[in-house]
Amino acid sequence: MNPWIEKLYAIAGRKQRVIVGLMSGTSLDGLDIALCHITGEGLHTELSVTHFDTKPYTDEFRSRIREIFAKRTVDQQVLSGLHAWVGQVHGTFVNEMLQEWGKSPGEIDLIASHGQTVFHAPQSLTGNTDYPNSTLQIGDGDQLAVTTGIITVSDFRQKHIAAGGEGAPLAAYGDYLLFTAKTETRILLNIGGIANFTFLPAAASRKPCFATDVGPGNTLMNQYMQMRMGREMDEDGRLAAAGTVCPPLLKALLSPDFFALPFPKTTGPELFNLDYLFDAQKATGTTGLTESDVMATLCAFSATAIVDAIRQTLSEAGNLLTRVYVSGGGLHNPALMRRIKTGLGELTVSPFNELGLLPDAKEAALFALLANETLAGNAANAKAIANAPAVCMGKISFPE
Ligand SMILES: Nc1ncnc2c1ncn2[C@@H]1O[C@H](COP(=O)(O)OP(=O)(O)OP(=O)(O)O)[C@@H](O)[C@H]1O
Ligand SMILES: CC(=O)N[C@H]1[C@@H]2OC[C@@H](O2)[C@@H](O)[C@@H]1O[C@H](C)C(=O)O
Repeated sequence: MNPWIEKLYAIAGRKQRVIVGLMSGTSLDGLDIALCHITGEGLHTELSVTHFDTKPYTDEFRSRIREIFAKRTVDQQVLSGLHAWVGQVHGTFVNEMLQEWGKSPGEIDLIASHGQTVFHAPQSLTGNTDYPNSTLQIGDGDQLAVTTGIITVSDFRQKHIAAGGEGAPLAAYGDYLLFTAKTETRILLNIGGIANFTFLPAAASRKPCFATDVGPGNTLMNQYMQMRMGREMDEDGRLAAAGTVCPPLLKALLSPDFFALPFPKTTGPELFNLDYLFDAQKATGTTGLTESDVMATLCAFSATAIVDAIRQTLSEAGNLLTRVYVSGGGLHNPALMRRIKTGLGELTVSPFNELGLLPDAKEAALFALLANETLAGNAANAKAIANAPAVCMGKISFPE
């Protein structure tokens, strides 16, 4: 037998596994690396993140990805090169991080790698039913396995699509297994480039667990800051807080078809980009707004889309007493959080770390958990999640 298959078989048969989860989000700030100790599987999973850090990307890395990111037309030679190169960079980051943490590759059972999303194309975006839903994450798993010497599970979203989903949000799988509570209905809201949430009902709900994207989180604010101010983000929401919301522009931003689609749905910067903003400004005669007024309106746009989606879900579920737990970089933007808290009024809004996991580590840990399910779990562990295929996800790469 191939010794790596023998090794994989042994890892799958153990009660506890050590898995390094990797996530590279749309904000391109860096590679999130979470060293996870996972015991059991399914609803009996226990996950502990013993080490977490983000390896920051260089400006060169960011500009190489932006050459193809969310673009319909790209240079295929660049795309092909980036797929291999990002895998190598991520592998090198893992090696460096393990060394910093005083860990050897031999102590790690698996790497679970999300890769870098460069295009997300559900049919709701393309309007073209000749092709299925599709999504593309680069950073080849074979490169990671060869660079690190560690068995790597990668490219998780493809199985979700093959089984009828849109490839996202995958957070539902981890959220359901780790954070379901019998006595508390929970919304786990993640505000990354795109905002998404998982609805986790307590026993008495009319609506089952599900997860959905809701619209932009930080992506439009970031893109505008990069283009107009030469900055990666609006630090602490200062520019947005200094401006005034423009109601006609806000209304136009909230009007496109995406917001009328039923849950669950997914999206990305392929829709929510600067053209989207400029079209809305032209349509409302608001092209002359100051930068701070545009930022205030974009901030209100993200907050309103989030609040409306949560309120709609809770009204459909019978207005259960619910607590909202927030993760993702948007948590660090006070202007955005103020608007969300005001909009959610009576609901308690708490940082996600109150559930015992570092918010910034949540997504990297999710992929470790998904790899754990692929090796040791059962696809049926996910069957209670609505509109999400009950499948085990990811492709397995050996170092040799
Ligand atoms: N202090 C801060 N002030 C304002 N915004 C902040 C702050 N810290 C983080 N952010 C926002 O959070 C973003 C990073 O969030 P996060 O790392 O969750 O995104 P991501 O994982 O790349 O996105 P996604 O989940 O969509 O893939 C930053 O680009 C910025 O917009
Ligand atoms: C295609 C893709 O990469 N989608 C991401 C993105 O970032 C946030 C939101 O859009 C979410 O749907 C998803 O990531 C998380 C980890 C998910 O699948 O749950």
